[in-house]
Amino acid sequence: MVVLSKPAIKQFSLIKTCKPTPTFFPSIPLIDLSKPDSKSLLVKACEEFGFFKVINHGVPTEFITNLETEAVQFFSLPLSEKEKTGPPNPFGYGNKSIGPNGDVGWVEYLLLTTSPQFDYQRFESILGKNPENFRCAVDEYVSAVKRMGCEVLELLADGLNIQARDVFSKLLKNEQSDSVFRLNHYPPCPENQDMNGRNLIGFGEHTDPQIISVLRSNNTSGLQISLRDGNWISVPPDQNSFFINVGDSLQVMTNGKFKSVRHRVVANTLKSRVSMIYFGGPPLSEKIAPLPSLMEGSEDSLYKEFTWFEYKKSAYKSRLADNRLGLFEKIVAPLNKFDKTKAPPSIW
Ligand SMILES: C=C1C[C@]23C[C@@]1(O)CC[C@H]2[C@@]12CC[C@H](O)[C@@](C)(C(=O)O1)[C@H]2[C@@H]3C(=O)O
Ligand SMILES: O=C(O)CCC(=O)C(=O)O
Ligand SMILES: [Fe+2]
Repeated sequence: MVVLSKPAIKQFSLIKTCKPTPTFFPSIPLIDLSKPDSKSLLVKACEEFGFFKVINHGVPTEFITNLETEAVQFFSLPLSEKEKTGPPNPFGYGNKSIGPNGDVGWVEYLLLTTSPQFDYQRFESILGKNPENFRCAVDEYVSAVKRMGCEVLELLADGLNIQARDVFSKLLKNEQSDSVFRLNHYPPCPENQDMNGRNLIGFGEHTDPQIISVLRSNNTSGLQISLRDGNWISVPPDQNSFFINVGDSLQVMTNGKFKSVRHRVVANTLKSRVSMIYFGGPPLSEKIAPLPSLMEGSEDSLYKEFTWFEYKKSAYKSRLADNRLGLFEKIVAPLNKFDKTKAPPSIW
């Protein structure tokens, strides 16, 4: 990535970070997957934050460090070399430009499908004669993280008293699962603030469209999540843990009981941030709808019917910060203010 001149910085989004600091910030839920109470804590975290950190996750450290080494090696290559594996249409190397609709950030990345048919030969010229090391590191890591993500989804199904424990996890385990893997690199940005104290954006605010996202980063800060009250909090980095986001599809399947979390990354002044994210998505043909067993009494679905293909198509027409689910929400008539069992008011 090239060093930015001052006028070049202007094209990036800037966010105001000089808001008055609220007196109390809740801390990010921490879930120990080896503890018997984890399922109820997971449900609570998904309802309140749509985001949590997991420890005792069972992903071997070796898989994490191998992949981080491969990623750092890749991002250290000259830009002209990295660009040979781009553009990300939809998979490959991308630099500053995120998605097809004009979003930009202080980030470079590699977007990969987790499908076994992915053609790593595109990487051959730059990763040496044998792109196998890179492919192996991705495969080992993704399989372990997917296993852990599925365990979390099964605990969640249990915690919600759903009979079929695999109701969510089977979508990720399905051979046709439309899951994505992403390596992000945020180079340090020494002049990451403008004169008004606003920070330069690494990855603009958004929710992830899939079911869940499993994120791991090195020890560099930058990730922030939005709380229900609209305040943003910084997520302290922890390279030994994983962070899990509820995605839009899980919000719909739980009829809004779980909330997909808005999050963003701000550029760091001094250190490089490297993150690796597995986005667990359903097969393209899968209908995304609230689970009947989660609907209480005469509760209606908050969403129109759609398949993952339809949602994804619509998501790729949107900008990062858009409320993508908005287009699929049902217009719910306001609750009748008057008690129908009593006589109507005289104006009727
Ligand atoms: C601006 C965009 C980038 C994105 C596709 C989109 O049009 C809207 C959703 C974005 C997002 C966010 C989560 C993941 O990083 C991602 C791969 C995804 O599935 O949806 C990105 C898309 C992208 O970078 O292409
Ligand atoms: O890089 C990160 O830490 C988060 C990036 C992110 O939210 C995404 O790629 O969807
Ligand atoms: Fe994200």
